[in-house]
Order: sequence, then C-alpha cells, then structure tokens
Amino acid sequence: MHKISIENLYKIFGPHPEKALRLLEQGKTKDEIMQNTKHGVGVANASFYVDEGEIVVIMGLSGSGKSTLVRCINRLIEPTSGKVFVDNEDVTALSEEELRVFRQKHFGMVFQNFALFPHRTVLQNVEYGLEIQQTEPQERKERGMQAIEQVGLKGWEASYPSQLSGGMQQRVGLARALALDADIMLMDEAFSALDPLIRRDMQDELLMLQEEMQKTIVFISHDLDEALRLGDRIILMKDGVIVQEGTAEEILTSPANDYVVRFVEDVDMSKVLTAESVMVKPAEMAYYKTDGPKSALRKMKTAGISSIFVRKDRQLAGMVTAADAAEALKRGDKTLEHVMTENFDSVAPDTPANELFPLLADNNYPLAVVNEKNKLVGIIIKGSLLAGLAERGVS
Ligand SMILES: Nc1ncnc2c1ncn2[C@@H]1O[C@H](COP(=O)(O)OP(=O)(O)OP(=O)(O)O)[C@@H](O)[C@H]1O
Repeated sequence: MHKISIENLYKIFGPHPEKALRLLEQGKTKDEIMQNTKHGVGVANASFYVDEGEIVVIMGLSGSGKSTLVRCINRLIEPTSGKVFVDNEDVTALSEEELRVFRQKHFGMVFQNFALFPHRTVLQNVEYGLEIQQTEPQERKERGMQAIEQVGLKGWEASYPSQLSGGMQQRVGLARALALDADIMLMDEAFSALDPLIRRDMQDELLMLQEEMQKTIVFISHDLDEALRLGDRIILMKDGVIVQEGTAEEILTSPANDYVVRFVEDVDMSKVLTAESVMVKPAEMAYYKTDGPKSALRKMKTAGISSIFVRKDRQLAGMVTAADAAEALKRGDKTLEHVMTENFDSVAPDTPANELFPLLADNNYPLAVVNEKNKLVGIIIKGSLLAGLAERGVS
C-alpha cells in the first residue's frame, strides 16, 4: 500500500471548469485553453504515489503546477476532479470536519517564506500548531522544545524571529511542522529563500533528520541540484502535466523527452551516478574452501582476467593476482591463505562515481563493490567506469 496515491488529478481555476476539461481531453494546451475559456490549468491528469518514508521532489519551472498539485493533496486547494488517497483513505471524499481532523493527524507544512509570527517567540511559534489542536500547555511545551532541539535551535526558544538569521528562521518553520508529529510533510520551496551554503546545510539536516524520523515527504523545488540531493524519486512537471517520474538516475540517463533533456543537460553526471550504476558483474570468483592456487589460476585464464576476488563464508575475504597464485603453485601451496591479500579497495554501492576515479588511478586492480554485509555485488574497472559514464552522456 502506498502512503499517498494520486489518481488522475485535475485542477482547473475558474468558475466553469467543464469546458476546459473537455478541451484538455482533446489535447489542447494550457495556453489555448486560457485563450479559449479564460480558465487556468493548474494540474492536468496527474497520477503518482509516494511510499512511506520516501522523499519525493516535485520539480518544474515557475507556473508548472507544483504548488497546486501539492496543495490538492491536503485539499488546501480543492481538486476539480480525480482522487487523493492517504493510507488508502479517500481524502477527496472527506467532509469539512473530517478533513480538519485528518489534516491535523497527517499533514505538516513548511513554506518558503517561513510564515512565522513576528510577535511570538521561537517556542510560541513552534507550539502554534499544537495550540490550534488544543494540546495541553505542558505537553505543548515539551513537544515544542523537543522539536526545537531536533532542528538544533536549543537555547533560542525565547528569541523572536527578527533576532534570527534566515536559516534559523527556516529551522523554526521546520520545528513547527515536526512538533505536530504528522506523518506526512509537505514542503513548498522550503529552502529556496536561503543562501546557497545555508541551503545546503538545511538539505543535509533534513536528510539526517529523515534517517531517524522516516516521514513521508513531498518536497517542491524548482532547483535540480536540490531535487537530486533530496529526492528518492523526482516528479518533473510542465504546464500542469507530469512529464517524467523516476529516480534521479532514471531521469538523467533516460530523459522522457526534449524538455527533460534541456532541464538536466547541465548536470555533472559523475556526481550523480553511483558505483552501483557503473559496476559490472565479476567475470569469475574464487572460493576459499574449494579453490587452491591452481583452480584460481585456471579461472583467471578462462575468464581472461589477471586477478580474482576470493569469497569465504559468503563474504568477500580477499583478492589474488595471477602472479601471486603462480608463485604459490610453484611453492606447492594448497590453499590461497598466504597469497590472498586483504589490501584492496572496496566501496559501497551508493558511492558517487566521481569518488571512484582517484581510487582507480593509483590501483591496477578492480574496485570491489560490497553491500553492508560485505558481500561482493559488483566490480569496477577503469574501462567499465569510463564506459558507464560515456554511455550516459558524460564526456
Ligand atoms: N488561485 C489561482 N487562480 C488562477 N490561476 C491559478 C491560481 N493558482 C495558480 N494558478 C495558475 O496555475 C498554474 C500553476 O501554478 P502553481 O503555483 O501551482 O505553479 P508552481 O509550479 O508552483 O509555480 P511557482 O514555482 O511559481 O510557485 C499557473 O499557471 C498559475 O498561474
């Protein structure tokens, strides 16, 4: 079950959306519909899902419909047609009163302009949502202080917004949403007003918080770098329509159309692609229990490779080169024990490709890509790294 499911959602702005809907179905563009009916197309036939604990970034240029789409999820904007499900519950079918309760339980929002009350202290701002929910003052304070601590603002609770920097004010905005303990966070250009360095700090902070909180986050951004950093998946919009949905890598390596190509053309792919996406399957593997130097050598010869990784107890234990195995054979060694080296580089699957170059540069052996259980999932050789990058359009 998805945490959030959106099905065929439309938002037409104007009093009589029927004609605009019909024209949309006939394939008319947003501009044509505006000329023809004076109705604005906010979102047209959007369907997507967000899983629990995921960060999905909605990206697109100004006016592409990001805010409208996200506000339709909690019905701050009423969809013209289509369905929104949260935990399988049809949000579009809720009465006003049910919606009010549902919003309190499920949705926290963080805005670009912080939306803080200037005459309230940090703590009072953070407590605001809880006050509306009529939470007891003592509990309000405890949850408020906990959220303030989570965002690193302990000691500032009695200050006023004007005494804080922009980055700190946004932390207050974030704390206010966290204090509500809603399971879904809707973040509308939350970091866009911040200086680039502070913005990056906030992105890191959010990712760190997310490690422990595992909220479901829908994050609007018009900034591709931010989307690539934060998004488990990215949804790209144009003129109210979702033009592509996928992981950063999918969008970068298989853009759905020219619009997406133009959107992503300036991205440094080597920072985005990971070890996993450029690794190859090992041609052969030696097994500590069953392979001595002789069979290891034979495997290397058959596969046309000059070194081989050795597995012991289902884990990656070492590597042997052909020269060392030949020596061992001459000496009469029966096992790989004395020739196997543990001195090779291994990386995690999510290591960015640009961090692999230096490791390969002073190393003639392949890099091992291992998972958290130290199991070999792939290898990277210079050729495969360069080929992998070239294939994906990195020169
Ligand atoms: N209340 C409204 N009445 C009429 N048209 C609207 C309204 N709100 C949004 N629109 C139109 O809907 C379209 C989508 O707007 P929306 O604000 O969702 O885009 P956005 O991608 O979030 O843009 P931005 O990044 O500038 O916030 C735009 O053409 C906009 O003019």
